[in-house]
Amino acid sequence: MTISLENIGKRFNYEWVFRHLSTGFHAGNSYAILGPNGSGKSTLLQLLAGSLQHSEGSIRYSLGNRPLPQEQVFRHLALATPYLELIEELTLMELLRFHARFKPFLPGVSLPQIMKAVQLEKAADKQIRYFSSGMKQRARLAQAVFSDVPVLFLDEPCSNLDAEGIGLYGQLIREYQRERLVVISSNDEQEYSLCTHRLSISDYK
Ligand SMILES: Nc1ncnc2c1ncn2[C@@H]1O[C@H](COP(=O)(O)OP(=O)(O)OP(=O)(O)O)[C@@H](O)[C@H]1O
Repeated sequence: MTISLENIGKRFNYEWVFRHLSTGFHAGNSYAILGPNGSGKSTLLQLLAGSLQHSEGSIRYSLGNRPLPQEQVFRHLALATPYLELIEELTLMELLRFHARFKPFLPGVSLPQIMKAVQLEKAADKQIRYFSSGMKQRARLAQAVFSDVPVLFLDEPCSNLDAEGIGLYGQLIREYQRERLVVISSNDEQEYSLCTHRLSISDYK
């Protein structure tokens, strides 16, 4: 997947969050979107994901050298953010099964393996409503990283994670980045140190 931004700007009401942003995001690379609180990192990630409309400029997507309509983009990406709601009534096992009906997991990877990768195997039959905030974030990361998609968007991926969780996150990214396009919105070095490219949103004010 390649995402090309040309002179992109986003405003809410009369306030511009960023303007004149032209850049490209290419498969096989990892990009960190950096900036202080409120600078527009999550907003840019949502624009890239096609879940928010830009105010000016153009965004083009292509997959395997073919143009991809914006309304199709969600099929090819997985997103993990601390504000992504999980279905609280489901157990972790049920949640992963439910997710896999819409977005299959990587071939050859079983649900127990996915849970083990984030050390949640003992919580397989626990309802999400009884998960701690760090356990929920581990579940979100596992759900995204193991989805069989070429694009991975992570917004503040280490939110609520303890040191062990941060270590597991690093391992997951190293192991499963592969040929994917990975974009991480963050202001925490631990989250984005693995990224090969950095984009500072403050440069586009
Ligand atoms: N739906 C919205 N309506 C109006 N303003 C919004 C909306 N969403 C975001 N904003 C504003 O856009 C700006 C950028 O917000 P955004 O959440 O993208 O920042 P961020 O860099 O991700 O911040 P943080 O590091 O705190 O997560 C902020 O001023 C915010 O108030």
